Parts: sequence; C-alpha cells; structure tokens
Amino acid sequence: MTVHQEKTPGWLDWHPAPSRPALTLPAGAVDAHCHVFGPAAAFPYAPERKYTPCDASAEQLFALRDHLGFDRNVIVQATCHGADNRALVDALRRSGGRARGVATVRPGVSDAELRELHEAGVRGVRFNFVRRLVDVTPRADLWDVVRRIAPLGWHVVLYFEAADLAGLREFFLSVPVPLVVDHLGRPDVSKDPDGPEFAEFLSFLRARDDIWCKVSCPERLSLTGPAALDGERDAYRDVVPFARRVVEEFPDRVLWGTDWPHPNLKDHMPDDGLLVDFLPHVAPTAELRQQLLVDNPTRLYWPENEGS
Ligand SMILES: O=C(O)c1cc(C(=O)O)oc(=O)c1
Repeated sequence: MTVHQEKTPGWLDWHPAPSRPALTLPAGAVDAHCHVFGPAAAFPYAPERKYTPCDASAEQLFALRDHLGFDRNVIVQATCHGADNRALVDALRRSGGRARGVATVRPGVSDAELRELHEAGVRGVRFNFVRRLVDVTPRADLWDVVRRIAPLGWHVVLYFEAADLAGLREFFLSVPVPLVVDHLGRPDVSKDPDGPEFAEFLSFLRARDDIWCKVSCPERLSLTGPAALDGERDAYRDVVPFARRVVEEFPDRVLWGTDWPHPNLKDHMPDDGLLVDFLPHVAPTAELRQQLLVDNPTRLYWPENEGS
C-alpha cells in the first residue's frame, strides 16, 4: 500500500548536518526527550493528528545520538501518531536496550498491549493539554489510564502551557504516580522569572518530591534568540534564567532532551550540536550536568543500571 501523507504547509525538516558539539557529554548521557515520525510508509500518521511531519526514523535518531555523543534515548510518542504506538515500539526494539519510551494509551488499552509496551521499554504515558496538538481528553479517561498504568510502576508525562497550570494543578497533584513536566512547563519568557507566573510553576514543582521537569526546548520558548545556528554558542538567552532556576533548585529531578526532530517549529530549525552547546548555560557545572544528563534519567528510566 502506498501511503501519501503531505507535510503540513511550512513544515521545517530536521537539520540535515548538525555540528559536533564542543561540549563533551559525560559517559552514559541520555537524550531524555526525542521522537520518531513514521516513516509513514511503514507507520502511517494517525487520522486524528493536528499536523503531518516529515519522516524521522529510528535509524536517523540513533545516528544523531551517536553524532552528538549521547549513549541512550527516551523516545516520547508524538501526537501525530495518536495512540498508535507501533513506530515507538519498533524504535525501542531496534535500539538494543538503549532506548526507553513514553507512550500514549486510551482507557480501553488491553493488559496484553500494556505488557507488550512494557517489554519493549515503555515506562510512562503522556497526557497532553496543549490545544493546538490534541482534542481535550475527558478527565475520567485520564483517570482510567492512571489506574491501568500505576501497577506497572510507570509515570505520567505532562505537556501543558504555563497559563493553564492554575486550572490543572489540583488534578496533577492528585495523580498517584510520579509526574514529568515537558519543556519547562512552557513559560512565557517575556515575563519576569521572579514574577508570579513562574513562581506558580516553581511552587508546583515544590508540592511533591516526585515531580520531574525537562529543562528542554529553549528553541521553542525563546522570543529573542539568537538561534542555535551558524556557530552560535550563546543562544536563546531569554530562556536561560528560567531553566537555570529549575536546575539549581531541583538538581536531582531535572531531565534534558533535544526534542529532535523538533515538531512544529515555525521560525528556524536549530543545529542540534549547538543545542547541546547550550547546556552549560543552564547547568553550569560538570556536577550539575552529570545529574541532568546521566544520574537523573538513569534513575527514572533505567533504575536497574543505577550506580553501575
Ligand atoms: O510543541 C510541540 O509542537 C510539540 C509537539 C509534540 C508532539 O506532537 O508530540 O511533542 C513535543 O514535545 C512538542
């Protein structure tokens, strides 16, 4: 069967030739947020998707992993695949144990499917509240999913916009498994990092000691740049105070990922090598980077390897 799925107009493809980072990553570094897209010929995009991306295969992801100096990946189910986790599972199986996954499941998921996902390396589900990406999921459905995944020891990854946190906070705090916040809770970085909106986010992170935060996606959050392109090693300066605040207060529950292949960027496609070179701005010491890139993701996704 030929599958022809036209890319969303204006779609930016992933960078074809990222630089090699100047920063040498610590041994065992994990890219803890990245995706695979299709390839559509093998794994068609979901009918309910809000965008149609370019393909970004497991092989291409693993080539980037090696080029940048990462050891492992956490692959997060992208919304363009809905709750069809076949591309994710295929990538996890091809990784030879070097990737773990975060899936999207619906309440009707069978025990056999959950077991298969777990065996492939899935350790969490993603709940998405970003309206341009998904239709609203009823709370009752989310609860059903929580009840199904809790016995597996999985966590819930949350993607939401900062402005929506107030309305979601109580629900999040009632979810009885660890929580992982995507992309710094998407702050409006034109606001004061010492102002009330970011204070609300920090207070959410303080509310429980099993809430983790990805300090990822400066390229998505930045309003002033400069972009991580053309050798720029001092990119996205407006994001730095926000990300650094979280890394310094919660050094043992922050994670970082490239977000490759960077869905839905409108302005520019970053050079992934330069994105890695952004890391010392948010985690300025080798000790903080060891926690951010190795110790924390290992504890969450490969607890059996911890300390080895
Ligand atoms: O901001 C986004 O557009 C975005 C989309 C997705 C997805 O479609 O799953 O994942 C992300 O991490 C970020």
